[in-house]
Formats: sequence, C-alpha cells, structure tokens
Amino acid sequence: MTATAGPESGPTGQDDDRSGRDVARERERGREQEAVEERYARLDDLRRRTRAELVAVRRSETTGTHQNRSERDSFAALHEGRLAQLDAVEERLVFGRLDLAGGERRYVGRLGLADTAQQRLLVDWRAPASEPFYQATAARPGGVVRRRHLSLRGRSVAGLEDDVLDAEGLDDLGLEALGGEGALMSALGAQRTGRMGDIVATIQAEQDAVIRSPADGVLVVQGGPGTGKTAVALHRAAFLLYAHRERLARSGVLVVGPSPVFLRYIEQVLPSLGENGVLTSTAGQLFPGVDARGSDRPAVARLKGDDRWLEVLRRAVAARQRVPDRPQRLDVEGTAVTLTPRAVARARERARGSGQPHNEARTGFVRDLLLHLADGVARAQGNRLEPEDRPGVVADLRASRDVRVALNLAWMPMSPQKLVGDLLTRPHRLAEAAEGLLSAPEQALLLREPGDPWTVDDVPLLDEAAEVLGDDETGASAAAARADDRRREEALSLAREVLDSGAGETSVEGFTASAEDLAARQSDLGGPALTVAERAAQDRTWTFGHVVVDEAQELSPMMWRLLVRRCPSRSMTVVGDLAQTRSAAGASTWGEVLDPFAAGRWRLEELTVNYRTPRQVMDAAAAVLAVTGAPGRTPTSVREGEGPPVLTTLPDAAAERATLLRAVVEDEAARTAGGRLAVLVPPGRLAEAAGALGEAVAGPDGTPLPVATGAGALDRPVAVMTVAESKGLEFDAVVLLDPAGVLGGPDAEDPRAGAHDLYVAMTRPTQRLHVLAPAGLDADLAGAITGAA
Ligand SMILES: Nc1ncnc2c1ncn2[C@@H]1O[C@H](COP(=O)(O)OP(=O)(O)OP(=O)(O)O)[C@@H](O)[C@H]1O
Repeated sequence: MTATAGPESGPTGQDDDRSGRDVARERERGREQEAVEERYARLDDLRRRTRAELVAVRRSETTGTHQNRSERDSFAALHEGRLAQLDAVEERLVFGRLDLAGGERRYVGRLGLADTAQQRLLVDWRAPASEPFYQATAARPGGVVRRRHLSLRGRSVAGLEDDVLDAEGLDDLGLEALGGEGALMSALGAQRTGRMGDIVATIQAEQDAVIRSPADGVLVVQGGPGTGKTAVALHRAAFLLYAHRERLARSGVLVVGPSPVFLRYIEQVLPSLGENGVLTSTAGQLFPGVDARGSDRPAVARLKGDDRWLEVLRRAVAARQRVPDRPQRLDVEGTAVTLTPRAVARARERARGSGQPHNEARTGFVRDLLLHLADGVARAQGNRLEPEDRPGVVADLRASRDVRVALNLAWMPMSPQKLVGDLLTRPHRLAEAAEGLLSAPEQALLLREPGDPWTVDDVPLLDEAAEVLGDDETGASAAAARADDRRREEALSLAREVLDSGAGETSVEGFTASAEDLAARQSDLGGPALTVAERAAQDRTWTFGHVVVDEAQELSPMMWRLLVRRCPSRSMTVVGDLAQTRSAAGASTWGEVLDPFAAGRWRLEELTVNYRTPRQVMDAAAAVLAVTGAPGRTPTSVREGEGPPVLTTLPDAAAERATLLRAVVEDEAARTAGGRLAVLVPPGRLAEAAGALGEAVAGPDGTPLPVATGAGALDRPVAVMTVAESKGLEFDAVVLLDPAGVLGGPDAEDPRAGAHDLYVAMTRPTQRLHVLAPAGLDADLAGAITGAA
C-alpha cells in the first residue's frame, strides 16, 4: 500500500476548502520539515567543529621533529577528509523514515548522526538498523509499520511517500493509498545528467541483498542491461568500506571498469556516498607506468588472453639464461681468463634451483661466476687467491667490459616491457618461446610493428612477465617495499597511541578516525601525504582488501590471473552480463572464468529488473538477440516507454544521409530538451556521423547544442560514440546508426560479438530509441527492431 503527499497532492485552493486529509498531510509535511531541519543543523554544527579543529591543527606548533610534523599533517589530512565527507552529504541528507511496531521512529540518511547527548538523529543507510528500510515488504514487514520516503528540494521537504506495511499498527495519520509516482519512479523518470548518481534512497530489495552480502569469496552479480549492476557494485563498495573500515582503509578497494569514459561516468557516485579512497582503474591501467587505451583485433585479443602464455613467458625467460657454445676468453685488466660453458651451466643450475624469479636469481648467478672467474684470474697470474684479495679481484672483474658482456649474454637482466615487446616484434624470439604451443599462423597473428602502443590485452602479459622476471633492480625495490612495510607498522602503532589518547573522537557514525586511516597517512613519512589509493596505483605488488570488477564478462583468463594477484584473498564483487560479452576473449559461463581460481569460493546472485530501458525498447532488444542467434535471459523493464523503437531508412547519397541524420538528432534533442542524447555507430561510421553533425546541432529554441566525440562526450548534450564506447553508459535518447554494420563487426569469426554489441546499443536509452538503417535491412531484424516480430 502506498500513500503520497507531494506538491501535486498539496493545497489547491483556499484554506477553508481543504479537506481534512489535505490539512493532515500539510501538517505532516511541516513536522517532517522540522525533523529535517534539526538534522541539517547538526550537520552544520559538525562541519563548523571540524573546520575549527582543522584550523587549530594547522596552526599548532610542533616541536619540529619529523614525527611531530608528520603527526600534525596526518591529523590535518584526516580533518580535511572528514570535512569533504560532511560536505558530500548535503544533498538529500535524509531520505527515509521507519516507524517500528514498538513505536520507535528511525530516520535513514546518507550518514549516521547523533546529537550532543549521543541520541541518534540519523541512521547511516549502510548500518544494520537501516536494513528494514530496503528489505521490509507487506508480506514480511519485520516489525516495520510504515516506511516513509522523504523527497527534499534543497533542505525543504517536497514530498512524502508512505508504504504502509502493517495497517493494524498504524496510528492516527491514515494516509490512504494514492498510488502516485513513487520515489523510485520519479528517480527513474528524471532526466540524465551525463554522470551516474547514487541510488541510496531507492535501493530495491534484490539489490540491497547484493549490496549487504558478506565480504568473503567472489560474489558474481549477473544481470541484464539496466538492472543496476554498476550502481549496486558501487554501493556495495561503500557498504563494505563502512562495515569493514578498519581493514579496508588500510588495504584499499579497487574498482575496475571498462573504459576511461565509463570511469568518468561513475566518478561521482562513491564521493557522493562519502567515500573518496577507492582506486578506480580500467583494465588497461592495471600495470603501473602503462596506460593502454586500444584493444587488439578480436582474434589477437583472444590469443593474448589465453593461458598458454604462461608457458610461453616462462620459456622466453628461460631462453635468456644461456650457456655459451664454447669457452670464452675474457680480458680483465690485461689478464686473460676463460669462462667455460661448464661453469656457466653450473651457476645457471644453482640460480634456477633457488626458485627466485629471473632478475632476482641473477644476483646469485653473477656472484657464483665472479668468484669462479676470480680464481681463474689468480691462476692466470700464477697465484692462489687469498680471501683478503678476493674483493679487489671481484671489483676488477665487475669493471671488465668483457665480463659484463659475457654475464649479460648468459643471464640478461630484463624488464617486462622488453621481454613482452621482443616476443611481439621479433619473430625468432616468439618462435623460440612458443614452439609447439602456438601454431605458426597464431604466431604470425601476434606479431606487430616495434613502437606500436601497448594494448589492453598486453597488460596481463606484462604483469605475468613481471612475475616471472621479478624486480629488475636486483631486489632494490623489494627492499624498498619491505622498508615501507616497516614504516607502515611503526606508523600504525603511533596512530594507535594517538587515538588511545582520545584525540580522534567524533560523533559522526562511521567517520571514527581509525588507527589505520591515520597510519595510512603517516607511513608517507617525509613524502607528500599519499592516500592508500594513490600508493596502490603506483605499486604493482599492492594487494587490495576488496576488488570490484564491472563488465567482468569481457575479461580474459590472463586478466583474471592479474586481478587475483591484486586480491589474493579473493574478496571480490564481479558484475556483468554474459549476454553483453563483446570481447572475443571474454566469458560465456561464469564457471569457466571463476573455477580456475575460485572453485567452490564463488556464488552467483541475479538481478532481474531493468530500471533503465523502457519496456517496448527492451522487448525489441530481446527480439533482436533472438533473431541474431544469440538468445539469452533478458530482464523485465519496470517502466513503460513512449513506444517501440522507430526505424528509418537511410538514403544512399552521402549528403542526403547527413541531412537526415542531422534532422533526426535535432528532433530527438527537441523531445529530450535539456537531456542527453547519444548517436551510437559501428566504428566504420564514426567519421561519417561526426562529420554530419559537426560541432553543434540546432536546439529546440534555436540555440546550438554542442556535439562531442570521445572522452569529452559525456559532458555534452549530444555524444557521438561507437557502441563499444557506450558500454555501461546511458542516455535519455539514442540514435543508432546502421544496425547491420554493428552486427557485422567487430569480429566476423564470432557472430556472437556483433549480436551482443547490437543488444548493448539498443539498451542504452532511458526514453527513446531511433534506428537509422541503410536500405535492404534484413526483414527479421527490421521486424525485431520495430516490435513487429
Ligand atoms: N534502485 C534504483 N533506484 C533508482 N535508480 C536505479 C535503481 N537501480 C538502478 N537504477 C538506475 O538504473 C540505471 C541502470 O543502472 P546501471 O547502469 O547500474 O545498470 P547496469 O546493470 O550496470 O546496466 P548495463 O549492464 O546495461 O550497463 C541507472 O541510471 C541507475 O541509476
């Protein structure tokens, strides 16, 4: 049962004419306004106090020791962080109220607040006490009599909506079910802004169960388009940070998304939930120092994602540990010594036997051979090598060019970039490592020009190579990492002492300064105060407390290996939709992907309701999947739309095509006045579409509406992008150019990929889809698009 009291149901005439019910509603809204104001007043008060504390810390004298300065900077950073969190919750601070059977009333909001007497004013949406707000139903009220949604405009209560879960338990108010637009519907009907927003006020029960699911193991969230997978994954990250703050503040949370544009699309969600410390990254950015943007052709991507590469890389490294064919004469300060294959083979055997990675094992290899050669130098000079002479002789050997060259040829120190780069650009290197593993045609496919940029598909190869190679600074960075760990431990115990003294108190739930927060800052002794996320981004060996992977169906087995290295605890949230897989290296079942590294440790949850795409458009997208031979389970749309997609035939002549495209875009822009529009195209049509639309189209009132492609597209009213770029995004209206072109590419060998691309494109709009197709479109496909099939 739902009752609403919003502006539309408010007073319409003179006071005298108001029905008793209107008066009751108005009075109720007034009461809620008071409650809301009290909570904002408390928030303002906390902001003032935090600001004052920050000023005091900044002004405080320190005795000037390194430790004191560091402590002061850490507290300053902590207050700054808290202030940012308090500022982030301004909008819709309070959005719900629970009335419980025993008479208790709980306000639910974006953070927890208590008054000066420690009486609870507001419950954080993530706290257990808020759970019934999302979970209670009429069938299972769980002690909830009424759930109230409050909608705010600024700090004013603009509307109330009640779910009466237990009419028996209700008191005097007696709001009747008006069945008006609920909070959810109005959230879904709102115009898009180009950026994803949070959904705290309207999380649905099936989504809430996923968000609050325990942190351990791999949670796979499978769901069709628009089911809120991305929203749920981000809210889950915020929930886990709340529920496990101690642990996660120190180890960090990583969110992996499909593209830089997507990361920009979601960038405001976590900060708006008061969480700033999460590292977001594309798969192409997961190897520090490399920012891979492009992908390989599907056949190449599939090959690079294959775990045969483990053996290829192992062999490629082994091939850099070489025993010379014959003895070599080396000049050491005028003395000739001989390096025999036997000596090299023995040293290699021992170094390999150490079990260390290549670059680290090299230290032992070199030491062995230098000692061996030192004996040779002494013998050549007719002496016995005395222990005290050894360092001098070894220094001579190290200075000898001949010795350096010989040792490098036998065991070359190597970077991952060099190892993988050589394999991809030098046929003989690849052949030597891939013999019997990759066929000659496969090897030919992999080869590319030297100097070509790294691709996303190269990233897991680089990371795997780094594992086999180890540190190339002969252990220097490992030692640095160990020193770092030591500093972190020291900082942690210092932070605990500081907190034990009571200096970190706050009355904001969930914002309690933890020793880990402080330690995370303080361990940057001497350097700029890096956050955990910033440090993690620079460190390939960083292990995160939790990893969230969006669009996970696209990742190859090699990429999964990389992710597991970043999160050995396997506390992961993996969201995706197998029906949207476009990468040739991606998944067709979750078991196939997850069993190799998390057998028995992953669980599947499904989301079944599409909150984005209107019903008629979703039906058409499902029909398209069916006729293109890639049927899959599709979600049910929660909203009715204006109608099925419109299909218009494109003329043959280029100029006429451009005119039509422009006219359609201008018409759609007029209908979505102020909203966001996307023109989605197969890659081969990007230039044509961008050229036809130019820098702007005419807006409804004649003002120009800017058009953009690429990274800037999200901020413009009209975005022109390929279907691949539109993954995970949404727009009020979509104009889809050339569906057969989308279907025919990108991978002729894998028709599934084209069908899934078309499905992705068709499910991006929240309002309308207009398809423009060249003449001769397959009749079944046309029927499916227009809903006639
Ligand atoms: N409970 C909710 N309340 C309000 N809006 C919601 C809710 N759940 C989802 N949405 C909205 O629905 C839209 C789709 O959500 P989201 O992008 O997370 O879906 P998705 O499953 O990741 O989609 P896709 O796989 O197609 O990219 C977003 O605008 C999101 O804000």
